[in-house]
Amino acid sequence: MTDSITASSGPLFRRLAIIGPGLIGSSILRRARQDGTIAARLVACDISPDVCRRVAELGLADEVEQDPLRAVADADCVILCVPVGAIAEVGAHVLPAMKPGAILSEVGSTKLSILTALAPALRPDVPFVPTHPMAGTEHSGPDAGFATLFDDRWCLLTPLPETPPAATDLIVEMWHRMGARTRVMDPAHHDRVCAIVSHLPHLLAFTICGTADDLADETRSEVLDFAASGFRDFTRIAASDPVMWRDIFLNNREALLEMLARFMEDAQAMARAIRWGDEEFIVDRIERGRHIRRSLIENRQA
Ligand SMILES: NC(=O)C1=CN([C@@H]2O[C@H](COP(=O)(O)OP(=O)(O)OC[C@H]3O[C@@H](n4cnc5c(N)ncnc54)[C@H](O)[C@@H]3O)[C@@H](O)[C@H]2O)C=CC1
Ligand SMILES: O=C(O)C(=O)Cc1ccc(O)cc1
Repeated sequence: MTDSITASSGPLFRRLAIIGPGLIGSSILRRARQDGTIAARLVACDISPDVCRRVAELGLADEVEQDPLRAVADADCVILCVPVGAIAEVGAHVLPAMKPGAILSEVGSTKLSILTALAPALRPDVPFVPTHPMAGTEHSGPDAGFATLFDDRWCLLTPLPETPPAATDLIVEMWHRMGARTRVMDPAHHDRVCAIVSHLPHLLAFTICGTADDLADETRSEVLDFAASGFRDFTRIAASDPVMWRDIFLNNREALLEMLARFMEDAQAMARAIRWGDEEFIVDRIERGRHIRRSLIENRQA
């Protein structure tokens, strides 16, 4: 943390603008509203008039703006909370309207492709601090957010080599005040980590639900009848937003395909062990799963 950031020095930002106040953006707004030390004034902006209307009805921001250029004009921090496929475009659109010294941030689930697409529009006088809160649900939109979403969750930050450390420190402090723990990492590493812990599990959930859906009608009704088993946990994840996950898969193509290839090799090894009755192999794999679950519980991430 920089010397200038202290708990007693008042709100971190005078004016914080959230572009895309859906699940993540509205959770930031709710927490900032409740906390009071994050921003003195909250501005929300969304491409959807329905979302703008709802954010106003819920009283989540001091100002609700349809025009992104007006929303960012006087902000000292702008956080893009739109789907991954729209982040670079929205960022390039608002950057020229931001005031010098203001911080641009975003919360996308992938990092490398956003950075590549946004790089030509970045300004030396507007520090860019990409972030990724590892917290969420299968729900979307401003009604789905809640103030405690980030409590005890990790928020990963991938600042550029040229990002001033003071700007990264401010965003780190903001996430701490949101209740999160933070870790700074390289964007390529981020994309590989998220491919295995988040993107591949979603791919598997969408696929297994599709496979069940392809079965005969009779079996499908039994799937629904007897879903109080492992299948039910997959269906929660599979209920996630299609646009969001399309964008994540297409923007983390290489890392995701590599993790999928590894997974398929490991699944083949399990199939072989089952075919040949290799009890030791099967038990060892299950033990590893149980160990990972225990570690998550100990780390309060389950
Ligand atoms: N849902 C989750 O669990 C998590 C999502 N993320 C990332 O956060 C971002 C937002 O995700 P959610 O909040 O779940 O999505 P959401 O669908 O709930 O909200 C996105 C909002 O962005 C708005 N939007 C779309 N295009 C826009 C544009 N061009 N200009 C202005 N507004 C626009 C939509 O109207 C919507 O209100 C995504 O990049 C996602 O990858 C990160 C961590 C967790
Ligand atoms: O609902 C779940 O299980 C999630 O995994 C939420 C989630 C979705 C996308 C992210 O980038 C991070 C977290």
